[in-house]
Amino acid sequence: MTEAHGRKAAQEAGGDSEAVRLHRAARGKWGISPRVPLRNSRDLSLAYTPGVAEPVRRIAREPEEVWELTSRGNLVAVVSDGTAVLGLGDVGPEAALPVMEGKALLFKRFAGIDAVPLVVRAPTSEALVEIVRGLAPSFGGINLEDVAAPRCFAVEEELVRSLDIPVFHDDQHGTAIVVLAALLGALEVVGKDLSDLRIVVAGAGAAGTAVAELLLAEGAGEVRVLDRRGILSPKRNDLDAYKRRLAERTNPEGEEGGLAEALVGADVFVGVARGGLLTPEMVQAMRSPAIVFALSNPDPEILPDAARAAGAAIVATGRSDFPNQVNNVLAFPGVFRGALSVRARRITPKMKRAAAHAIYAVARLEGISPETILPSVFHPEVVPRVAAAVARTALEEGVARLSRSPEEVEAEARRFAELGRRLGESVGE
Ligand SMILES: NC(=O)C1=CN([C@@H]2O[C@H](COP(=O)(O)OP(=O)(O)OC[C@H]3O[C@@H](n4cnc5c(N)ncnc54)[C@H](OP(=O)(O)O)[C@@H]3O)[C@@H](O)[C@H]2O)C=CC1
Ligand SMILES: CC(=O)C(=O)O
Ligand SMILES: [Mg+2]
Repeated sequence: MTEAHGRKAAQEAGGDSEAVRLHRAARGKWGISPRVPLRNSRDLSLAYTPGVAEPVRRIAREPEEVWELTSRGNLVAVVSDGTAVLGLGDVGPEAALPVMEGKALLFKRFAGIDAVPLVVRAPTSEALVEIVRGLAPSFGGINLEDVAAPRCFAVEEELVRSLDIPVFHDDQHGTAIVVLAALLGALEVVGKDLSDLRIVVAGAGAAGTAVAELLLAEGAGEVRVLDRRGILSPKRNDLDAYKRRLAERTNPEGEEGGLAEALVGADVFVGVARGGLLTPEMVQAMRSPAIVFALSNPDPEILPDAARAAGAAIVATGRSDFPNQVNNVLAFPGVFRGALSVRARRITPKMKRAAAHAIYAVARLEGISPETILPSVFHPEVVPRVAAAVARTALEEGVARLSRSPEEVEAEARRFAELGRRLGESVGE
């Protein structure tokens, strides 16, 4: 039987899951729609030649006009090399495409941002940087997605240095923003203080590194980070430069051990490593009331029922089908909405912290409880409030090209979010 015949037979035998059927029926989740009419040759002469020559000349003379005369100001590239796709590993660019189309869908649905999924074959960090740098003139921002550590750090650093539009590695910063927001909510429930906590982060890759850095910047007491060989420590001689820097920041005394040792007496577990890593015994060894964020996708480090049965007071996952979804989708639409609205040149650490506090503030509107430490991603206040907080901070930090009031940005974000909601809900009608 040929491969194509085998696939068809599997489909006919009902071998496709509901999710695969959705993707197959729609042939992907993303598309392009025009914004000006094209009914006749007059329309064509304005939108295309000869009319288009005038905006071309205008932009050549005054480069800033590109933001007014093209789609660039509301357009984000979602770029992946497919090297760390969810928790599925290095599956390659083609297999990464459903996730990138998904991110593009989320940008549009939640923030009215047009996003283009771009999966690229980039054998080296330098190649990835060159590709993105070459594409940048088309876009108002670059969302890097599912690029593995340590490559992601060098790539992001170089792109931030050389481009004057926001470059944001979602798995690092989007995740860190939402973890901080969720932790603020969880601490309100358990009555602990961030500065008193012992936090264990499993995973020293993109997500784990940024989570640890943002929690430390916010004033977290003690943070330990682990990779597959155990706790990052300056005494280890197998660390790359990024892990070494993190080891020196988090564990200067050189504590050693594996996950079981690290978790004894810990207040918080953040899993951004691999599904199934956390055992009930490890949860039992934590200090009560324990907070467990098992965030790997699609399979969390521990399932919520098992974590609760082992005594965890607050449990969160990255998934949409359990309560307390700690997922970067709560951050990146609003972060980019705010950044694009003031044409920010970059996204600073303060802008990230402001985004986290805005998400936490929305959770408080509804009342925080053990199962609602975060707002739902469908909460209509999330994107406008995050956008306003990001824009306000961009203005304060001097990285905004446009001077607009946070109220104006918030009102605009509300309009964009409503547009996205109507589009998202009317598809297929
Ligand atoms: N909920 C959310 O919003 C998000 C969740 N994630 C999830 O986090 C996970 C990691 O993603 P990302 O950081 O992008 O990936 P990376 O590939 O950049 O990093 C993965 C890290 O996990 C570590 N790791 C793997 N297996 C183990 C293990 N058995 N014990 C301890 N550490 C281990 C790796 O260790 P080593 O360095 O030794 O190889 C590495 O440091 C994925 O499952 C992803 O789905 C990511 C982003 C957002
Ligand atoms: C949510 C996400 O970005 C991830 O799991 O990689
Ligand atoms: Mg990701």
